[in-house]
Amino acid sequence: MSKPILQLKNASIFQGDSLVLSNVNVEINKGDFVYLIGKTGTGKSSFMKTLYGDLPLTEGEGNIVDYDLKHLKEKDIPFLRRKLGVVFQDFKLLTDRTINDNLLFVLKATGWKDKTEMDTRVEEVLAKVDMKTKGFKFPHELSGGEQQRVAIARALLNNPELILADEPTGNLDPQTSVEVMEVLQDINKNGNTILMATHDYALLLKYPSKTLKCDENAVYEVVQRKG
Ligand SMILES: Nc1ncnc2c1ncn2[C@@H]1O[C@H](COP(=O)(O)OP(=O)(O)OP(=O)(O)O)[C@@H](O)[C@H]1O
Repeated sequence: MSKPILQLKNASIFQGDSLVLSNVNVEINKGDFVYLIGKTGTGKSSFMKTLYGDLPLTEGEGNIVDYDLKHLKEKDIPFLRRKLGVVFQDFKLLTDRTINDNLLFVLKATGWKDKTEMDTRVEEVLAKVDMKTKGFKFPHELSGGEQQRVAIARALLNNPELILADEPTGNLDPQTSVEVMEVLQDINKNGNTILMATHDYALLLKYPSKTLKCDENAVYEVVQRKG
């Protein structure tokens, strides 16, 4: 049995001095697709932030893509983030440049040098999200769903071991949410591990998978009832 990609043991998650989640025990293995659900304010984003090093883990143990979260140093964070692909609700594309340039910017920032290799990689990830023909466009020329697909492509650039998606469909209408979800499902079927925070129950019902719930300062696995 290989080592989990993510393991938290008796972890507590804080925002400043206030305890958001306590005694968190979670394990995610390679190839999993896991939902993180819970009402607004229950700690989903705080949980995600702890995983990508935006909030420190001060209590309990945490290991993610071979990084020890408890002993994570400031200088480790860019390297941790290269092994993670993070997708946000509001896409976070750079508005002053084209899609291709958005992706090339990330490749350069993460140490890629060879122009041909970079162009090939950009084409590959755009193809994965069915956006290969739109690379010359600016973000504002794309629909919300298309922008989110580009954000997923960007997350895939460095072959991440785990994709963290925080409310990726939060700004999208139901039909577009399904389209973005189909992309995430495809990527998962091709071997990528995904943790997705959402409060879109329609998606959960349509694409059932392992589900963790944040409630009353705790995280626990819920068993989905069959309709
Ligand atoms: N930057 C911050 N500073 C202090 N407290 C914060 C901060 N961000 C969130 N909190 C608090 O931490 C708790 C958990 O918030 P969090 O954003 O993690 O919840 P969430 O489940 O992601 O909510 P939503 O679905 O609305 O995004 C809330 O009580 C919130 O008020």
